Amino acid sequence: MTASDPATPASHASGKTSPALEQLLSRASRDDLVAPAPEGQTLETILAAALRAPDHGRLRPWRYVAITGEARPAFAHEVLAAIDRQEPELPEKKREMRFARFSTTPLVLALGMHLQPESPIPVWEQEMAVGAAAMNVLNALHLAGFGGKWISGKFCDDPKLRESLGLKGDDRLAGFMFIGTPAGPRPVPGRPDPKAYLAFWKPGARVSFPVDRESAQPG
Ligand SMILES: Cc1cc2nc3c(=O)[nH]c(=O)nc-3n(C[C@H](O)[C@H](O)[C@H](O)COP(=O)(O)O)c2cc1C
Repeated sequence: MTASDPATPASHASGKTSPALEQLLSRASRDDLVAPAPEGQTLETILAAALRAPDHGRLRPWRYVAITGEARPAFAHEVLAAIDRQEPELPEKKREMRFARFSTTPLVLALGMHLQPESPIPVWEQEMAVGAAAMNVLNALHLAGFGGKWISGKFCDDPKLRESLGLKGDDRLAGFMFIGTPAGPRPVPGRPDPKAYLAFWKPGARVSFPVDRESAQPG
């Protein structure tokens, strides 16, 4: 089986997964990012994966803005100005860290949301479509050997920052994706047991989740 072959129902039944699914299971956010970042056709392919996201009403709410190369320090200054307007209480260390990340990360991708409140599709569904697409970006980066981390903050609500990213009216900013190549190997972090978050509905029975049963125990 190649990475492009989907698993078949028969292989699901045997508990086997596809190589692509195995690779997805090792995804983790990375912010130790160095060059290269995806560009050109590679970046377009990653965004093509993003646009595979479910999108109720085909509203296509995603708007991506790439900040690369020499544009980064200038944009990092715009981020600092937005932070100063929206979260003046932010500790200086965090402020400096934001500036460093925005000015040096190989590729910063703004996750714009072109929202249509007048549409019969609820705004939350439009936002979910952008979120689903962002997850596809993270997965596609990982499958292509890159790394990424999705960040946000109160500064993302800053109207001037939004405007500088071409977002207007009801458009919002879902944050930024820091993108590049992981600086080196890292152990894959553990994840919760999926069974803890899964319940099976049965008629007349109260639905409860293993994770909540555990956390409800005293002590
Ligand atoms: C919408 C959104 C915004 C986030 N904003 C931040 C952020 O500002 N800073 C941060 O450290 N992590 C943020 N995170 C979490 C990281 O993207 C990441 O999920 C976290 O570091 C855990 O890594 P993992 O994806 O490997 O579980 C955000 C996640 C989401 C979905």
